[in-house]
Formats: sequence, structure tokens, C-alpha cells
Amino acid sequence: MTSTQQADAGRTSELPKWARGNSHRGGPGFGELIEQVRSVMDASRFIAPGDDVARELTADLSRIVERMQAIAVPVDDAAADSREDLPARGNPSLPPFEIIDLGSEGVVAEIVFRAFHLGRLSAHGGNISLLFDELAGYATMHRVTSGFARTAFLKVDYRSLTPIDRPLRARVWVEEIDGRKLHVLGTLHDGDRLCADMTALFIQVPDA
Ligand SMILES: CCCCC/C=C\C/C=C\C/C=C\C/C=C\CCCC(=O)SCCNC(=O)CCNC(=O)[C@H](O)C(C)(C)COP(=O)(O)OP(=O)(O)OC[C@H]1O[C@@H](n2cnc3c(N)ncnc32)[C@H](O)[C@@H]1OP(=O)(O)O
Repeated sequence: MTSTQQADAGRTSELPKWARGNSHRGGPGFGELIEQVRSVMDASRFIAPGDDVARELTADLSRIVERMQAIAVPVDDAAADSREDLPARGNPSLPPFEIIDLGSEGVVAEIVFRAFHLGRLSAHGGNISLLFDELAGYATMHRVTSGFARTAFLKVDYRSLTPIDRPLRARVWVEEIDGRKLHVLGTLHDGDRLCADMTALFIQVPDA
């Protein structure tokens, strides 16, 4: 059996514990909390406050940061990045994608880039690259025979401007497997229009 055929047979071990996800950590209100965190980031992109207001807002936010720091847990126990029921698993640092389809054929996700992701006229290219990297993590996770795959390189071609504030469709899939090397491709579309495409190499490793 070649390595490609082997991988076609799918994953032979369970997903690592950290990748199995959950829908309870942080409680039922956690999704709304993370959405508010995103809203803070969005709103911060469009203000030019006077010094007094900047200081007041800083004080308000400092109180919130202190409350969160007081309830910090080890990262492996944190709700963010673990909640499979929430956009981007409740990780506020990721563009808030929603998984539409996921399996050995790859992953399809809907993404709305927003104010926080704005570069100048369109979504910042780095955020598009981040989206592709993350989705490639999903796609490779379902094709490695065990463990995890790390990004060795990831190249994005920006084909047309990527708008914010409207649903876009991303697709990422493993095109070829050669031993531990997974060649990954991806596309991002606004309707029929190609915004960006991606080529990446992921390497299978025993764990994240
Ligand atoms: C909670 C989940 C809810 C449920 C959801 C369900 C499923 C989904 C679950 C999880 C998915 C979710 C999240 C995943 C998220 C995101 C994924 C992001 C992934 C990352 O963001 S991860 C961080 C960035 N990433 C790094 O931090 C890597 C640093 N780096 C290294 O760790 C090493 O560098 C490594 C491991 C890459 C290789 O090291 P190594 O020692 O293992 O292997 P080695 O060097 O021997 O290379 C073996 C062969 O690859 C070729 N090769 C290597 N590198 C190459 C390159 N750059 N270009 C061309 N070829 C290359 C060699 O030439 C050789 O080729 P050959 O065999 O032909 O000679």
C-alpha cells in the first residue's frame, strides 16, 4: 500500500484529546462573551477618541481584563479554542468561520471578515492566510493516520480584493500525501469570484 492509499483509508487513531472539542466549557454564555470581545475589536478599528474618552475606555477595559485574569486556567482547560459549537471554536484571535462540511474530502467553511480584519479597502491578507492555516489544520487532521500535522509553509495568492461584512466560502483539502508530507490546497470565494487561493505543506508529527 502506498502512503497515499494508506491516507485515503483515513485516520487510524482517535483525534488527540485537545482536538476533540466540547460544547460546555465556559458555559452557555461563553459564545456571547467572545462575540462581545470581537465587537470590542471591531469598534476599536473605527474610533478616534479624545484623550479623556481614551482614558475612560482604558479604565473600563482594564477592569474587564483583571476580572478575566482572576479566573485564568491552564490553556488546555480554557474554553477558547475548544468549543466546537462556536465560530472558530470560540477563539477570538481567529476569523470567526463556521464549518459547513468536514471530512476526509476536506473542509468547507463560511467566513465573514469584519471591521477588525480590515486592511485598507478589504480584508487584510494576513487574516486570509490565518484562515487558510486554520482550515488546513482541520483538513489535515482528518487525513493524517495519527497525531497532528504542522504547517511547514503556506503560500497565498491574492487574486482579487476580499470584502468584509459579507459571507464568503472557503474550501481547503489535502491534494496529495507523500509519507509525512501533506500537500494542501485551498480557495476563498465571494460568490463565484475567486478572492484567494492557497498552497501549503503540512508535516505529520506525533502531537501538536
Ligand atoms: C477543538 C476541535 C474541535 C473539533 C474539530 C475537529 C477536528 C479539527 C481539529 C483540529 C484542527 C484544529 C486546529 C488546527 C489548527 C491549526 C493548524 C495550524 C497549524 C500550525 O500553524 S502549526 C504552527 C506553525 N508551524 C510550525 O511551528 C512548524 C515549525 N517547524 C517544525 O516543527 C518542523 O520544521 C516540521 C515539523 C515542519 C518539520 O520538521 P521534521 O523534523 O518533523 O521533518 P523534516 O525537517 O525531516 O522534514 C520532513 C520532510 O518535509 C520537508 N520539509 C520540511 N519543511 C519544509 C519546508 N518548509 N519546505 C519544503 N519542504 C519541507 C523536508 O524536506 C522533508 O522532506 P523529505 O522527507 O522528502 O526529505
